[in-house]
Amino acid sequence: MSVVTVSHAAVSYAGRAVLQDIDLDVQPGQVVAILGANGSGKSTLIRSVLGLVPLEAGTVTLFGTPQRRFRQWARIGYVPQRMGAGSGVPATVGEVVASGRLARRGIFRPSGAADREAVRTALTDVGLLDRIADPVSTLSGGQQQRTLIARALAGRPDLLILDEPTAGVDAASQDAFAEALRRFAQAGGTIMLVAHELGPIEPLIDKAVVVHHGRIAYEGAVPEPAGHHAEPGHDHVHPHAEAERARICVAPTDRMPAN
Ligand SMILES: Nc1ncnc2c1ncn2[C@@H]1O[C@H](COP(=O)(O)OP(=O)(O)OP(=O)(O)O)[C@@H](O)[C@H]1O
Repeated sequence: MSVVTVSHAAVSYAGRAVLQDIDLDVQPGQVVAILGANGSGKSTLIRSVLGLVPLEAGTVTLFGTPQRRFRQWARIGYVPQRMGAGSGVPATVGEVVASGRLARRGIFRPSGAADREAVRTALTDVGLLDRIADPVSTLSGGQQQRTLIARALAGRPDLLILDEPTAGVDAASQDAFAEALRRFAQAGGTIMLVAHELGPIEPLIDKAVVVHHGRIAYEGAVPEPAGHHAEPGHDHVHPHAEAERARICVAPTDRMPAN
């Protein structure tokens, strides 16, 4: 059974078509990267999967259940784009991560040993256990982003959805993040993530989907950015031939404005 199925989906904002005729299938245990230029519709695609923006046409199915009837939201961990964990919130790292347990335990039940254990495990996974008692505002941007990822992991989701999780994140945080995702995937977790630059997570990606002007322009192995061809181990499989035909930009150093 697919974890996510999107079929002929369309989304418009104020009458302007942003996504058209999107088909996407995510299998259990897959790590799927959604790539594409700024404004191509990547965030809108994952927000529509989560039911955060309404579909104008088509359907989304989650864990075999049509989205409108789906209630098991605790099975999905979501890390939104550029959400400052420390933006005016004087919470500690541990508190922010513990808030990721709410959907699992219900608001009215006090947190127990299992919750504390999940929080500590998630913080260990992202390499921030030593900061558990620190205010989030004292962390770097990359560490704040890792805190949000730990928050999603603490809910022990089956599906993790991340919107540009490493945008503007320092190298150490990118490595810690890649390691956390690797562990999550190894344990059978399914991942959908939007990215401009894959960096250290590239080896984890099972399928890349490139969105171009609101449509899926390419689906397959991660397209090689220009310049990597001469690297040792390069296997000379070049899915970017199709990408180039579609006149899209997939090279991380070559971001292209919308339209
Ligand atoms: N809430 C909204 N209301 C109106 N238009 C929106 C809204 N959100 C996004 N858009 C527009 O929809 C288009 C797709 O946006 P989206 O954020 O999905 O793209 P993206 O590929 O994720 O871009 P980026 O890489 O910059 O995050 C853009 O033209 C954007 O301006």
